[in-house]
Amino acid sequence: VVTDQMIENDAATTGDVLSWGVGTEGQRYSPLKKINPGSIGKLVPAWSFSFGGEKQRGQESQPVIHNGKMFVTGSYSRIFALDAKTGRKLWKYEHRLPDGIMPCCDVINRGAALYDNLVIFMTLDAQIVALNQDTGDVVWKEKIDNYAAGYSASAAPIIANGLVLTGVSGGEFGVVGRVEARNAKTGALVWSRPTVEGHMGYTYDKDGNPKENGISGTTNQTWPGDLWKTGGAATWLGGTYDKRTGLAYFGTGNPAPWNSHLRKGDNLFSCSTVAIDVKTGKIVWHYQSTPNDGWDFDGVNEFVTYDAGGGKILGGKADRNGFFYVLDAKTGKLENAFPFVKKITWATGIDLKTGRPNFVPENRPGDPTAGADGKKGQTVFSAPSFLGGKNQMPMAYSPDTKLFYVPANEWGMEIWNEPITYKKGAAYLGAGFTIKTINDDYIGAMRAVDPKTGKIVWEVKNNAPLWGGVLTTGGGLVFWGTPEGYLQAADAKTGKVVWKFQTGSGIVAPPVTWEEGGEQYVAVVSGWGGAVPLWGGDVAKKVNYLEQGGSVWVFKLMK
Ligand SMILES: O=C(O)c1cc(C(=O)O)c2c(n1)C(=O)C(=O)c1cc(C(=O)O)[nH]c1-2
Ligand SMILES: [Ca+2]
Repeated sequence: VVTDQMIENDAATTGDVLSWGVGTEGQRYSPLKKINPGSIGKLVPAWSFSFGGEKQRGQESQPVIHNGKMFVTGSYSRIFALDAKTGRKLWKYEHRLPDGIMPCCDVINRGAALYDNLVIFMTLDAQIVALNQDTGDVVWKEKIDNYAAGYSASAAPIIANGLVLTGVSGGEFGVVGRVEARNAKTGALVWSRPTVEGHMGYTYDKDGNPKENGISGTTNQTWPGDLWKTGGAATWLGGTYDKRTGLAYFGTGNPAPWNSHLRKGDNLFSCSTVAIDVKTGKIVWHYQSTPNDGWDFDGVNEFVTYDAGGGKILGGKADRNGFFYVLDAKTGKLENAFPFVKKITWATGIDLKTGRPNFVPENRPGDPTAGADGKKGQTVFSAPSFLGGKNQMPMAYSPDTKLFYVPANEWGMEIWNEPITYKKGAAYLGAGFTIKTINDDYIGAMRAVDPKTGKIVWEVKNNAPLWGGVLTTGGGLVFWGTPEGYLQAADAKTGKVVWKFQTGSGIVAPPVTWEEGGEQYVAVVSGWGGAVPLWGGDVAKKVNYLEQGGSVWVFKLMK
């Protein structure tokens, strides 16, 4: 069985991968070194498993591995248990999704959490299901929220202190973002913490009776009128947890609607990192990267904590808005901020004293009520595009090189605002957009970023936008997948690509590594999809030769 202690040591133990993030801190670093720049020429497929059926949509799942079994989710809220050595299927569970679910950005799932003898994952109709690891039988199942009101769930849960922590999706439908903690063994709700200022948090007694647990923020001062009631700030990517601070870190998405002129003010806690004490369910600190977001710079990106020496624990976040932030993980104090993409139009930089961006007011999309016909505000060109300098694909941090490996994208958009009113279960944007390329030869760039200096130490350009996560190892390698279908590896110090393998469909998922029987394995899920083919417009056409798929590939060194 998987214990809290095992989860807390996940990053250091090499025989298993228990959490999304390869350790709840989210570093995606494994100390394993058998596979390294010298040996990687012998890295070959060990097995591959097809998810089958017609349900081949975006495959963003990070596998988890325990006790010789791999648990991997597929699109359409499916999960498979496989023999980690041979790929033999042990069981599968297909959640029955109702008609009328409203995921904004493809029929995806990012993975499962392990606890006790359970494997726990969320479904697109906003439910959470815990299955017996050996049999696939449902042990508990809970409804998170109402899919007909626009709630969904795409993230992998994480475990902290016996609690399973989850977020919600639905920022494009005016849901209210929140983080919830449940007893991981029973599914019973323990606390719920909304991420829109003005909403009450709750703790629950063992009979499930709610008790008020303080309002999020003081009042709803940073929202005009009633807009906070449908304010978005969805916690859709999931979180990280650092046992040394006792805090769970969740990024929050865009405020709703996108049209920022309707909600003058900072709109807390949208586009922020919130640090929540897992014992009390209270927000201990927050840092907002894009106050009064007007571009869908949904600041949901993962906050990855690391040891900075001298007892200091810092966290890094590559925000969708194009800036990389370094914060004190205990206090939220801003230590550094710098761009990790080359073109940023909406701000000239981040003021390290106030923590606020220096906005370029003329590059905010215009107010429709000020437009000639009162229907369409002034269109502006903006970089990054709303798909972000980085999106759902998690980065990695190496304690060896002390570098972050960030899957970045260089692109822009034309964006304009339109009038909109909230209607339950309907898209709530009040904006239109057209994605634009900036460079002829690339959109994606894997970048090694020094959090101290803000320097990009190396980069590997990629024609299509990068949409897959990253893994780095003690063997001095960085692994990532490309939409063109390659799983590839570069030397962590130099960025020299030393290996690649064509998986047969685009990769939009993060790789993992573990060892069993003295051999090191690497796995990645392949299957093109996610937001780019849906929302990328002409950019998506540029990569429309990519085929959909759904399989997991596992590699090891040839003997
Ligand atoms: O605000 C939200 O609730 C929300 C949810 C999700 C999601 O759950 O996948 C995405 C987004 N926003 C989003 O803005 C976005 O660009 C996006 C890309 C993807 C993806 O998996 O490719 N999901 C989402
Ligand atoms: Ca969003």
